[in-house]
Amino acid sequence: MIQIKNLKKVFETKKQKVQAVDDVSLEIEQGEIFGVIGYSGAGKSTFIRLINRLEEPTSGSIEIHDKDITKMSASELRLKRQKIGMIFQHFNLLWSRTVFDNIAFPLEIAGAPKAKIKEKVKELIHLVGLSGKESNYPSQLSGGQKQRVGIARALANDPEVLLCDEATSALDPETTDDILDLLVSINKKLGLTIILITHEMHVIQKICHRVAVMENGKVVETGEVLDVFVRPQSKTTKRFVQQLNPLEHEQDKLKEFINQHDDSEVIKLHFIGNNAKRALISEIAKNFEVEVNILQGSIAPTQEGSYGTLYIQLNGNSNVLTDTIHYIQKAGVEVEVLKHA
Ligand SMILES: Nc1ncnc2c1ncn2[C@@H]1O[C@H](COP(=O)(O)OP(=O)(O)OP(=O)(O)O)[C@@H](O)[C@H]1O
Repeated sequence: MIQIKNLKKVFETKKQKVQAVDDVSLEIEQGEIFGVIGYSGAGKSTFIRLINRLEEPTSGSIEIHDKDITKMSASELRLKRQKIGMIFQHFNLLWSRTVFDNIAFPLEIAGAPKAKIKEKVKELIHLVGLSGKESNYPSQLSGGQKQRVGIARALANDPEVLLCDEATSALDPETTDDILDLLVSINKKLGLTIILITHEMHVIQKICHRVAVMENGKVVETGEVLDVFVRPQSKTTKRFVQQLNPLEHEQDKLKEFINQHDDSEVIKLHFIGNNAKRALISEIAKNFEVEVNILQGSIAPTQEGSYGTLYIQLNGNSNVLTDTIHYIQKAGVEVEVLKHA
């Protein structure tokens, strides 16, 4: 487990003091993928760089497996860092070294014997899907392949945790998805704890188990990804969730449509987890004397199941409408009445 308590970082320049990380406390479980999301300047990069002390904290503690890294001496920290892998937005590869030699580099620094290095690098190249590219130089690789080298290099010393600093921000959407899939498969295969920072909700949705939302150096919201999606609390979180649901931008058109049909009930359904797989609309149509008109719908898969929203219009006798809504609620689907009949 990683336990972060009251972590603070103040940058002092001649002109001003910036509180980049402001009293952050978080617990990250062994084997989870934990995402930190925030807009530019929120303090994400500073936060992740504090975890391996690339930035020195102003105050607070960071315990990784019960060892507080903020209290470690330089030599202890050097050893500990071998167990904290990190990947970067711009890959940070050594351009004069081949793929093989880039991945071998941290093993050489750790003083591993040549035969062990050869065996480990081969294994890692296979793991990240770069077989056949051993002798290529970074300049001969695509962005996605470069990040695969970055990931293999970060895993060379069997880390306890992998830190990802905007690892997919320089990649196109398709390559981003490939790299995210690779991170999920590594997390599952190796049980590796992953902490990532991003400004894209898509990244959180696709791979994270839990998320923290940062704003002005503070964590303003944290929780399971599905919960945060369904019930975002802060204004910032709501804006991030909207990024994912293009329908939220269509609300004005929907409202206009609803107001034109003032004799019907309009409801919004939130399907969570396995409920999203249920053929609820056809059940309603079969069981109740109501007419169902589907207005809009969307579904977003997450690591903990899917989250879907569906806007429907119901026409029928008011008692039947009440029974229908109770039936939907009993099925575990959340109902928001947008307009009464
Ligand atoms: N070395 C530094 N010296 C002074 N101020 C800094 C330094 N590094 C970061 N800051 C300031 O700290 C705040 C948080 O920056 P940080 O880079 O951590 O945010 P971020 O959420 O990662 O944003 P971005 O995605 O734009 O990098 C900003 O106001 C930034 O200007």
